[in-house]
Amino acid sequence: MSIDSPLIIALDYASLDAALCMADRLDPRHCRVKVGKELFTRSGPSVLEALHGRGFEVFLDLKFHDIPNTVAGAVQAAAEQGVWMVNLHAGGGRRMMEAARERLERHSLETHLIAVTVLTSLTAEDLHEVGITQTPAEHVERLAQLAQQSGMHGVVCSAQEAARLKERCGDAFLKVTPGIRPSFAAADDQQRIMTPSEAMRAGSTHLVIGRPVTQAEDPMAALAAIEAELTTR
Ligand SMILES: O=c1ccn([C@@H]2O[C@H](COP(=O)(O)O)[C@@H](O)[C@H]2O)c(=O)[nH]1
Repeated sequence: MSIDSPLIIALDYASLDAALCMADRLDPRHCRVKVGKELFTRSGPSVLEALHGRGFEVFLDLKFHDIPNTVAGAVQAAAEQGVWMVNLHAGGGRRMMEAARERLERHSLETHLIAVTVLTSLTAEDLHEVGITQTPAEHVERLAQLAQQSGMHGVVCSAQEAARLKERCGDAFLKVTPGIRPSFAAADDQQRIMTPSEAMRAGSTHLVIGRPVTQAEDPMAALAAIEAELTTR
């Protein structure tokens, strides 16, 4: 199945039942879903089977970061479970990213493999505290270029960096952007944010949206408002 929509709904729930309750209100022809650390740690691979069984393409967002052999094995395990996309931290370095990419190629696995650059919850001050003196935009660009050279299909970045990465890395390089906040939603713990339509104009290829939909009083109305914003942009 090929899906036109850039939307990826983050199923950040504490139980399989809660996640599937939300998934059952979504249409796999109109969005993809993301399984992150909390849900996967609680439910394990059964959540992937359940979502695949409902026809969803799944982004497994476990942000692997370890020695090359360990990450390559984890990426292979994810891909063998049929996920559409999996990720690792670009900060794990070139050899780690290359090992993961080579492992997928060796087993003819076609899962998209992308690298997290700088988390959308981080500011320049946060980076400074961990010894990074570049701005978030500069550090994202550096890590995105390393990710591209290491054979990644794209990166996770904020939409604020998407335009620059489109110039530097091209259109085909995926820019998967969390930190998406429609005008009606609170920022929560996100720092580098953009609205859905601004993000698409800036060059995001995929928009990751969680709480603005999943915690909304009427999740389906929130999703419909986002879809309407995207079709009229
Ligand atoms: O830099 C990153 C990388 C991943 N995420 C994940 O995306 C969603 C965002 O959820 P919201 O509720 O829309 O804030 C969440 O699952 C994060 O783990 C991110 O936000 N930033």
